[in-house]
Amino acid sequence: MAASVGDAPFVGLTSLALTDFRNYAALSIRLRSRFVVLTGDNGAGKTNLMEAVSLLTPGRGLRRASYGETARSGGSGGFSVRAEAEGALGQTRLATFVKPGEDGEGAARAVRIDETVARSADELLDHLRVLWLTPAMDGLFTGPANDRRRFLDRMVLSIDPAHGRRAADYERAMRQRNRLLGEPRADPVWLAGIEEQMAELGVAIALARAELVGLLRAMIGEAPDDAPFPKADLTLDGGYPFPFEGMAASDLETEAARRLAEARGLDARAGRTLEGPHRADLAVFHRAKAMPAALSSTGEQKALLIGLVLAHARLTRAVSGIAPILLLDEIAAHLDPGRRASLFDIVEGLGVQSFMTGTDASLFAALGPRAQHLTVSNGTVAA
Ligand SMILES: Nc1ncnc2c1ncn2[C@@H]1O[C@H](COP(=O)(O)OP(=O)(O)OP(=O)(O)O)[C@@H](O)[C@H]1O
Repeated sequence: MAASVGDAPFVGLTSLALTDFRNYAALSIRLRSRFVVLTGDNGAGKTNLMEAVSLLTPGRGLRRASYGETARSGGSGGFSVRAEAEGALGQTRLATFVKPGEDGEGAARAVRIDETVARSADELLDHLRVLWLTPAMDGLFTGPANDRRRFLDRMVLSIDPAHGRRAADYERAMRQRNRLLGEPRADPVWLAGIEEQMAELGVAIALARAELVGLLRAMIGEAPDDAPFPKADLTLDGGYPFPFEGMAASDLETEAARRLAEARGLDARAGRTLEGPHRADLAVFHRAKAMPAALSSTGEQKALLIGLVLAHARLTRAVSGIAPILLLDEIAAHLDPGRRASLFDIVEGLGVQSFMTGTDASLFAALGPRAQHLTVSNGTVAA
């Protein structure tokens, strides 16, 4: 499994151990393939296992669940996820856990890398990048902008690990400004300081998103036109209402800060900040049909999303040099046999480790001996 694929060395998990995680009291499995196929009945624990892998990257994982929900009911109240990996910096042991009683609102999970406490979960990105596609994302194109923004920011994070911190700091500054604007005699000097910070972070966020969208469009453009998944076109909407083209970042920050100062009255009345990158949206189109993704058929939307995630995986590998781990939950069941076989071949070509789920092992027959098959049943896993 250590062989290099093209210019990016193989990155993947070689073992996974869980305690008190969802319906797993204790689990320890060895992973020995690029394709890890999880099959089992509804409710067996397939998505739970993927969710555990998704916590080996910053954020709240693929369900965005609270730690209280994640800890096994009837268990200790805490949980742990441990993995051995061939990471981007070599073999490594990764662990993340929440101790009993530490699952309150705003609590951070602990992260250890090679038994050393990490300052933040961002350090996991030095070793792994984990991307996912789950049925909960099916409504991405028709649902709230919030979800698309989060999707966009996760895509940025995998090529620019500083993005998570940037976004969190911006949110914190914005909450502070909103609170201050609600006070009768807010100190204008204090406000100006916060607005300067918001402008600096906000412009950096907008530029990082624009860069990701540009790179992704180029990556999608390079794929052959007969690719089995339709090509998406992407644009960024909303956010700052002034042009970024040809402007120096310092000028953009000055303009963003000026507009925030000007909007204080308006924002105070609205009780929120009305303009900025927290209002941006990712517009997705079906390229060949020149149609917004939201107006495409359900099947077309699913295929577009798969194409987008695969292009993003390719981009992540190209930009970061780290082949990302792909979590594909219940994807195979939605594809006809031809497209399914194409998906497997594309994923193999990406040189990544992938985890795939389905209720029926026959869905993965085309993988043949390329896959490690694991049967999941009621919180246990058998080879
Ligand atoms: N905190 C928890 N403690 C114990 N069990 C839990 C917890 N959270 C979820 N579960 C159980 O985990 C099961 C769901 O597991 P999961 O979503 O992984 O199923 P799945 O195998 O992906 O099923 P499907 O094929 O339906 O998607 C449910 O039976 C649920 O009750």
